[in-house]
Amino acid sequence: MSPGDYRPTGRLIGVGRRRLAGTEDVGRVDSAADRPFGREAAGRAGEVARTAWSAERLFGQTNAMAEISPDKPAADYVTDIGIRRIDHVGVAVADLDKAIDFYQQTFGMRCVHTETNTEQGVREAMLAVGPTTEGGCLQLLAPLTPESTIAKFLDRNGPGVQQVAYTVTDIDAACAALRERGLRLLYDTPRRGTADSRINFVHPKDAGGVLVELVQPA
Ligand SMILES: C[C@@H](C(=O)O)C(=O)SCCNC(=O)CCNC(=O)[C@H](O)C(C)(C)COP(=O)(O)OP(=O)(O)OC[C@H]1O[C@@H](n2cnc3c(N)ncnc32)[C@H](O)[C@@H]1OP(=O)(O)O
Repeated sequence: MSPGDYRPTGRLIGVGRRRLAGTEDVGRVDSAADRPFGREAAGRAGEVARTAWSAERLFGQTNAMAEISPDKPAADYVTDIGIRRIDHVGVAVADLDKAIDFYQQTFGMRCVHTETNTEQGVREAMLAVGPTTEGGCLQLLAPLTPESTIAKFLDRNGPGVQQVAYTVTDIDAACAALRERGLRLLYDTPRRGTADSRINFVHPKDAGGVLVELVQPA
């Protein structure tokens, strides 16, 4: 793979839009290809139990443990909004070229894509985590102007993790589902992201202090 090869990939699995748009739980899947994690229900339930335990620690929700058990089918409490994998973790940096060198030379990651996105006010680079982008990417974000969101982030926090981005099958459906659940999406309709993907963000104040990006690959 060479620079320019980045595509927000992952095996994108179709999930019915009708089911994603509402608040209905979508734990049951219709075919093997649709299985979100390809694991047996019991295994999934165990994973969800651990996830809920972490959520309880993070967000102080004391009822999370009481409501779930690895013996219960996942369908009772898993809500699928079409998230399929971590697309990238975005890190704010002051100097893009220096940061690319650092990650390539220190961690052995490979830069697979660079781009300027004037609407977002960034120069960015995608570095594959592992031999292909299937393992997700590290995204380095440098400000184009002093007014850019990344410049503001750097002024306030210094360099560091600015966002976590998830690949979704259908961004309109995912945004609709999150709005129904009371979260604020930053844009009324998705905008253009890396490599012509469609993107939107959940406000960090509605997501435990994390700026969450949703990415639907081109
Ligand atoms: C290329 C594209 C792609 O991947 O395809 C990209 O990602 S471009 C990447 C660059 N573009 C973006 O990030 C676009 C989406 N981001 C934004 O629009 C902005 O950064 C906001 C998330 C709305 C925050 O804007 P701003 O800092 O001006 O708002 P604000 O001053 O009112 O801050 C509100 C509160 O949110 C917190 N806050 C701000 N940015 C945060 C972040 N990245 N992570 C966690 N918390 C954050 C502030 O500390 C503050 O908390 P306190 O009130 O407690 O002090």
